[in-house]
Amino acid sequence: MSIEITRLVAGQADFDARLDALLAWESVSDKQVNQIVDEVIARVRAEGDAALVEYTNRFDRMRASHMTELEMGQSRLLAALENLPADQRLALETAATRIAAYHERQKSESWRYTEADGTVLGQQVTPMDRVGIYVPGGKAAYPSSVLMNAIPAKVAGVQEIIMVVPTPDGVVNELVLAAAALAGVDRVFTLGGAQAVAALAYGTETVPRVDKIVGPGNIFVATAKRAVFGAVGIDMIAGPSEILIICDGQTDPDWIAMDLFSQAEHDEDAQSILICPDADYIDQVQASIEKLLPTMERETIIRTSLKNRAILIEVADLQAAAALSNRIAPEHLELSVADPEALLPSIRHAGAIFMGRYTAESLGDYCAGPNHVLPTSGTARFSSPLGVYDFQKRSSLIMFSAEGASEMGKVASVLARGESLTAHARSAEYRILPD
Ligand SMILES: NC(=O)c1ccc[n+]([C@@H]2O[C@H](COP(=O)([O-])OP(=O)(O)OC[C@H]3O[C@@H](n4cnc5c(N)ncnc54)[C@H](O)[C@@H]3O)[C@@H](O)[C@H]2O)c1
Ligand SMILES: N[C@H](CO)Cc1c[nH]c[nH+]1
Ligand SMILES: [Zn+2]
Repeated sequence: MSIEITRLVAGQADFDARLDALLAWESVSDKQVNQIVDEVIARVRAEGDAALVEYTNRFDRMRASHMTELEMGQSRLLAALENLPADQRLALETAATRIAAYHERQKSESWRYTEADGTVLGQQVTPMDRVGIYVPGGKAAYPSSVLMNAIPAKVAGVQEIIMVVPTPDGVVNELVLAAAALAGVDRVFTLGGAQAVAALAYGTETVPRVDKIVGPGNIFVATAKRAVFGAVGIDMIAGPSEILIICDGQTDPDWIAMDLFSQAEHDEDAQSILICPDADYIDQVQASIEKLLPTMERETIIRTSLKNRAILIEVADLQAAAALSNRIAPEHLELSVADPEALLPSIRHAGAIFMGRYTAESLGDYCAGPNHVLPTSGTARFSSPLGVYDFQKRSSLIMFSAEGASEMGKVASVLARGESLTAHARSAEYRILPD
């Protein structure tokens, strides 16, 4: 069965309008989704565990009668780790070691300096006390996302990590539980969607309230995170996966087709884009897609994603490709070109940049080391990969010497009186030393 994928030529009359239409993640502003999410959050806030059990039974087709059935204890997690086949355990440990090594480098340290009069200024960096990690589980299981969320939190020194992961139809993924044990997650609840986000944000009789919720998810998760922001911190809105490949037309077209599939297979809403200056090469990739698609286990999801959201774009040259990529600000950007270093300075907005023909995006999803929780839907214009910095916060440090307080007291007094804030002024003036 052939597949129709949108093909555009940059600069053609309707190019901008068609591109914008395909980039829009329509359901983000879907009224119905917002209504469902608002109702779920309100009920979880008001009714706690009872609402959690009811929604989990409804949306994940479970048959729980009490929250105790929706928690996986430490012994269950450890058993999953101990019973893993050797190759899976080794792969999980290798990935965890590499992710930890990468994230160790992101750790910020407290700093301070001393002025001539002895006044000390600085910043104290502290980890969050308790965080919630959302691990998606609707259409696929994501042990890799357990590691990507939990390890940076551990590196930051977070005291308690609460994980939520849906188990639709009660199907539990052993690798997910094993990854939680390996990464040192403290509690695991088999909850998903907006109800899981609401429970973490407000707390229930059983689920502890957290300080920040991180992790990717579908439209219900993304909408719920947006809604609870303020009551709790969030990392970003990480929605359906995306890949944008800039290719010079010299990579094996089968490799490029499979790289496009690799993100399309996550979700019908996922987006795969190829930008290339060579029209004949785009034809070859289209032919590879037709050839390889029937061999894919998740053919139906890939087909829908490619049909609805993929774009093959012809541009004048690689510089035009980079400019277009910056406009899209993709989650993952592959530079499948002979000299990726030469193109890199032109790239301004992307969650992660995969350089060179050998660097398949999927290596980044599992074991390269950098985080795979990345900004999607153009938000790479203003946000960054999940990292240790998401779990650390900073407090300013100020310690005046008597001399410093006297000098700055004079400055503060003038400014405070300019604002007509007399208590501020007098408080500062008390510390001014007599001449
Ligand atoms: N950006 C990243 O770093 C990253 C990483 C991994 C996965 N992802 C993306 O995360 C997403 C995961 O989505 P998923 O669906 O597989 O899992 P998910 O866990 O995000 O969503 C499943 C939950 O959605 C809720 N839900 C589903 N249908 C509902 C309905 N009609 N009404 C109310 N609630 C409903 C259910 O509670 C269910 O538990 C995919 O889009 C994938 O591409 C992103
Ligand atoms: N590509 C996803 C982020 O968009 C992460 C992932 C996990 N497993 C496979 N892929
Ligand atoms: Zn992936």
